[in-house]
Amino acid sequence: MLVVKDVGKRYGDFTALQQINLEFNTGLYGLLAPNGAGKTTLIKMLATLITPSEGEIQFKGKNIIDMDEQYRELLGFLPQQFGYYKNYSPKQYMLYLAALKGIGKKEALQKIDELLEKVALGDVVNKKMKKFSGGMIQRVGIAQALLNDPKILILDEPTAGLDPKERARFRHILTELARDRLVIISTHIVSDIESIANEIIMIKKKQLLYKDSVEQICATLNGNVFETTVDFELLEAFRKKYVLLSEKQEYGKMIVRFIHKSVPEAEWKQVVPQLEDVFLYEYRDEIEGEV
Ligand SMILES: Nc1ncnc2c1ncn2[C@@H]1O[C@H](COP(=O)(O)OP(=O)(O)OP(=O)(O)O)[C@@H](O)[C@H]1O
Repeated sequence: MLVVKDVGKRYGDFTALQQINLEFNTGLYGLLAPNGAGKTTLIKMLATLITPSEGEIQFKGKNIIDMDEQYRELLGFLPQQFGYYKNYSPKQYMLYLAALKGIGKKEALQKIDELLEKVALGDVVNKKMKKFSGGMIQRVGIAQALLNDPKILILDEPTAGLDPKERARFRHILTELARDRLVIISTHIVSDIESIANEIIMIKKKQLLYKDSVEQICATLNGNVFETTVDFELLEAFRKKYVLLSEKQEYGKMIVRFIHKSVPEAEWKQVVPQLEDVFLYEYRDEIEGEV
């Protein structure tokens, strides 16, 4: 449906992305990378907010830039920060946006009720948004992106700042939405997409690292992820020797999870790799200090 062909993006002398090739169909795609990797750049190109410096993006064989309005009619977009009016209720705000999009009032009212219900805001349609939590605002953001019943829905870091309960609600809404459309969501939080994405896209060093199912991506570390117990005194040395994925304290000892790519020690326990392991391993240089 949507194809990214040899796409690169430069800002002046700085190359943000290069040689990106992707193909999207109906379903949910998670764009996963640490901050600064180029997720927003790719998302903005998919939303035609910026143009590729090289290559092109096609929808059913046509360049989306040339399709112009025709493409935007297919597109719903939630930017990283979206502007809304605090003193408006979601209904007032959506009516305003619907008018901008040229949707008639009668049709808009019906659509707005339906969409706000869909994102579980049916009880607060007439309440001012200044009282809303971050999660509620983001759900208004999704509802506004759905006003034109888009075939392609793109969400840039929609879960930033949300609590775990809101994240779970978000996952549920996205799964529903991806049943009959293409949904692309960018995030640097593995758990946002691990259980719901049909495919995960990872970008590293400005290029595509993986575009595959969670299972296939995890399989890249099969046989290389271990857990063992380490004495506190030996922990620093262990950290230097291996790529540590996590550390947790239990009964006065440290249980460490780490990567090792040759013959393991007998006492180590081999574990099944998770997407978080791949993320921490692949981006170990980028996210050092953040983990
Ligand atoms: N308009 C711009 N001019 C110059 N450099 C830019 C511009 N926009 C982005 N960049 C640079 O391009 C790189 C990728 O940025 P981008 O915003 O796409 O990353 P990201 O993965 O979305 O991160 P974040 O989640 O922080 O937005 C960064 O190094 C950024 O500084």
